Amino acid sequence: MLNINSVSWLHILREVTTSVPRGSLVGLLGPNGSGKTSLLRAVAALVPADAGQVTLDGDDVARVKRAALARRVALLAQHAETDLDLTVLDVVLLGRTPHRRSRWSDGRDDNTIAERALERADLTEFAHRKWQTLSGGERQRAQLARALAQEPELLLLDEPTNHLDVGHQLQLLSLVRKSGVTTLAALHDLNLATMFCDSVVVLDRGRVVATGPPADVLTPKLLAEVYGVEATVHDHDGRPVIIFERPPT
Ligand SMILES: Nc1ncnc2c1ncn2[C@@H]1O[C@H](COP(=O)(O)OP(=O)(O)OP(=O)(O)O)[C@@H](O)[C@H]1O
Repeated sequence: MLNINSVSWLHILREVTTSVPRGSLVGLLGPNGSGKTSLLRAVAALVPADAGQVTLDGDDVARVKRAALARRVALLAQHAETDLDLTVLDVVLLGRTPHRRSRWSDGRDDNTIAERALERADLTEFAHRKWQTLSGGERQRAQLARALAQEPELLLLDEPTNHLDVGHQLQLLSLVRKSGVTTLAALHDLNLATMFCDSVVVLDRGRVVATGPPADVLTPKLLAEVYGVEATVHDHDGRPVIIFERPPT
């Protein structure tokens, strides 16, 4: 279970409080610049919160040693890139690095775990391709395979469906759900959020303005207030589907 308690950072995050129950997928929503990436970075202890606390299963992430945190938390950043001359399998194997250093290593074969992660991301045929030859969407899926190979307790995803065609968007979020890993995912596509997230947290100018099941939160009123858009919300077999209006010209 991830708990974020009244976290503030610079002028960017303002007393953010929310939680992600174990095994659930929570969508982190909000307009550009609302603080989604900053919050994910604060949760991963990449930036020190000025106030408040983030705990993972009761442990304050600011106090967990970096090597231990690397075994427990995987962050899939928005622009995860490398200039190194690596194959896709090499990149996915990087997910095993924190475990290799661990004296708790359980002796399982890292290659087998990485190959299984590639298979789950539908990338087996790319294992020996050079990273630089992959398309944007293939890189994104390979980065998710790296994160899954890490076998983290907590997965932090920053716009994971960027670059992906609709088929792979659905496949990636299905894969995240199926993995059963506790996940906080920044998403821009609100219809993907309603389809896959157990609950959503909406940020606006660094503050949480709404939280709860997507159907309760993503109302036309909230979409107008937070995103400044006109929209209608329709029920599709119990799942809300949002239709946006074209702005007046
Ligand atoms: N290190 C920093 N110093 C100063 N300002 C920053 C820093 N990092 C981010 N910001 C600013 O904080 C605000 C929130 O940025 P952040 O990247 O968290 O937003 P976001 O919700 O992820 O946006 P997007 O949807 O565009 O990716 C932005 O206005 C950004 O310019």
